[in-house]
Amino acid sequence: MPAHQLAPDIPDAPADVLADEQAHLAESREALRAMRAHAQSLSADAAGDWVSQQILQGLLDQRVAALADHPDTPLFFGRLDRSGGDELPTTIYVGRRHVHDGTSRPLVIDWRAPVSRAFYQASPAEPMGVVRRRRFGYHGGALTAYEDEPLAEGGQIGPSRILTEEIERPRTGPMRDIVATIQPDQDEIVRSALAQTVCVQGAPGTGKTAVGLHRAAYLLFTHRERLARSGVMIVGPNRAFLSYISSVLPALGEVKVDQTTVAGLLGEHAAPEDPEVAAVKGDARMAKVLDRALWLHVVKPEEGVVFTKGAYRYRVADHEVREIVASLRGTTRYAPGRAALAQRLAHQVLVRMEQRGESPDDRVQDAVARSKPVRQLVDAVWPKLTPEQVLFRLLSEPEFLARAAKADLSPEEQERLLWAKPYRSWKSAKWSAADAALLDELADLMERTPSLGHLVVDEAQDLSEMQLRALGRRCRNGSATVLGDLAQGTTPWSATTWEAVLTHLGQEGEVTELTLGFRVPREVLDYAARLLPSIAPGLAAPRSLRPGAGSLSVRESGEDGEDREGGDVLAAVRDALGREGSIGVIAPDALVPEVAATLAGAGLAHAVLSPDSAEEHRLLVVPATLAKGLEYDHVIVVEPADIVEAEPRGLARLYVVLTRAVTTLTVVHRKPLPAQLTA
Ligand SMILES: Nc1ncnc2c1ncn2[C@@H]1O[C@H](COP(=O)(O)OP(=O)(O)OP(=O)(O)O)[C@@H](O)[C@H]1O
Repeated sequence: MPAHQLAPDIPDAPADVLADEQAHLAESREALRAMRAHAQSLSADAAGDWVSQQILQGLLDQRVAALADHPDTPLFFGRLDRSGGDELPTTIYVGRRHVHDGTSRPLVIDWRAPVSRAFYQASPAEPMGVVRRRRFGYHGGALTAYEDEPLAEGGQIGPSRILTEEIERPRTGPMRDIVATIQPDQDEIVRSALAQTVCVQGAPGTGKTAVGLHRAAYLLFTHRERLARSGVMIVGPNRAFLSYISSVLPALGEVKVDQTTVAGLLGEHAAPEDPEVAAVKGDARMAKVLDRALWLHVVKPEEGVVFTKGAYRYRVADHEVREIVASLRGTTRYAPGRAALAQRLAHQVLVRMEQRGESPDDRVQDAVARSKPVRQLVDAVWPKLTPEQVLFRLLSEPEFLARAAKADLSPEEQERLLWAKPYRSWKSAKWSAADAALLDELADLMERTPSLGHLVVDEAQDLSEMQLRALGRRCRNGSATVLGDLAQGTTPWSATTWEAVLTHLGQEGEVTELTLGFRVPREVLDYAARLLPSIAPGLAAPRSLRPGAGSLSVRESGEDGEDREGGDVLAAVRDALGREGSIGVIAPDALVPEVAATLAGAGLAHAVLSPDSAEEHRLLVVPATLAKGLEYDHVIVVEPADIVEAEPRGLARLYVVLTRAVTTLTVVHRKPLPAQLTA
């Protein structure tokens, strides 16, 4: 039954309940308009100077923008009738934002407020002071239905139709927020304390990404001032994924959250690299190697400094310089250590000036620190360096690498690290994605990387230990939400335990699990789960909320050539076009041009998803390596055997690809399917 035809579920509900609720919606909308008009009428002129005026105007503009009413987005989606006993109203409406009337009476309460928690958590077993929970159904922006759950009478409540319809809704366009239907176990994660790092293991479609985004929104609401200063960032696997999730936080009123990729954060280096080399570079042992490599540049001073002023010469003896260097080494980061060395040498010169009866001030000390003899000594003993210079030496000079690596890397590993064809200089070197994390580690050894207040890391199972360290630096004074699925690890260095991920991230946190799938129909999930014993034997088979009978079809095109397979893909696409919702044709990367050509040849308009693009088209051709995190109503997977063959963890890639479907999955193949799927 569509939502707008839902009947009231309580037998004695007055017929005009819906009309009353619609009136409350109209009143709330009007009140929001008034709040916005009031914000617009405020002037920044009250601020004293021009700069303060600009800052205040910026804040007022933000406030006005945040108070915009989006007619298609329900202003509230739930109502709680409470038994009272506290200072809060007995009836509250739960919505995306707070709305109050001219007398400050709350008409809608933000879903993130403490009192709204009961909307998500209350049950007949634990009613949390709620007598009745009401869920609203919308059609466009119009309130068209409601559904009641009595909580004070014990017993059980059946499944919510409004929730089921939301989950069954066909997917089109980018990801949407789930504020109206967050489940109790998801809500626990969303509302965990700011100081707490949470790590969520979850099968495909259990809502990990959704939960991470809502947690960011929750934390920003609850700790607005603190996080406005320190910042919240979302890190996802690629730009296509970021574009898919990009509208969730703005829809929740949060526009100031950076959403980026690891490459966006560490540098867009992408020189091709043998995965075996990348695996050594991604190993946490590299941290020690880099530390030694950097500090090997600080050499034992053999000479002192002579500073001449007028007729006088002030000398700091070599053994004194050695003492200063020794006392600084290991106690500061590299760059401040270098600055401190110059200052300490200058200080020694000043002491001698004072002994001679002069009274030099701070300016003299700075001048001495910047003088030529001091600079020359500092450059010789503690040279100015960039991360690129250090890594360049490490990857091109075998002896230097051996001194830095000591026993931490085997001779074979060292051999692997060295560039087969060294570059002429660090300036012309082409860095790989794995190098980016090494450069970042070196940068942090030189100068402390600032920390954010909270970091959400999605698809974290794919990150190398060195990448995790790089992300860990960015939340070392804050906390993190770490999301992923060990079964979906597709890099050679994919994590095998979450404890290890947290260790490299430098965070102590709890690992929790989400087990109920909201995306993939049961039949499809069971099919994909046949791969689990081979890719993640420790994980339990995922469960799906959606039965989806008839959602799976596997078509073999036989040995008689590609034409038949192309024909099968076309037939599946045409089938899907006749139904509602988005269509993703997921093909091995190497077959993408061929599949696109087949569609074009048949006159079927489509787009091809690329790593940097925000392609929006109902029919998309998706390279297998870009499918992670995405979903389509109808998924057509082309030639699974080639997907498996294409990379070392190809079976895990296939698992990712098979779990993108919301409504139907069609597998089209000519080559035999991987044995695990047919078992
Ligand atoms: N409580 C919920 N109510 C309605 N829809 C939900 C809920 N939780 C998740 N979903 C929907 O289920 C789908 C899958 O969610 P999401 O992409 O967050 O899962 P995931 O665990 O990150 O999946 P994957 O591991 O495949 O990346 C999305 O369409 C999301 O909106």
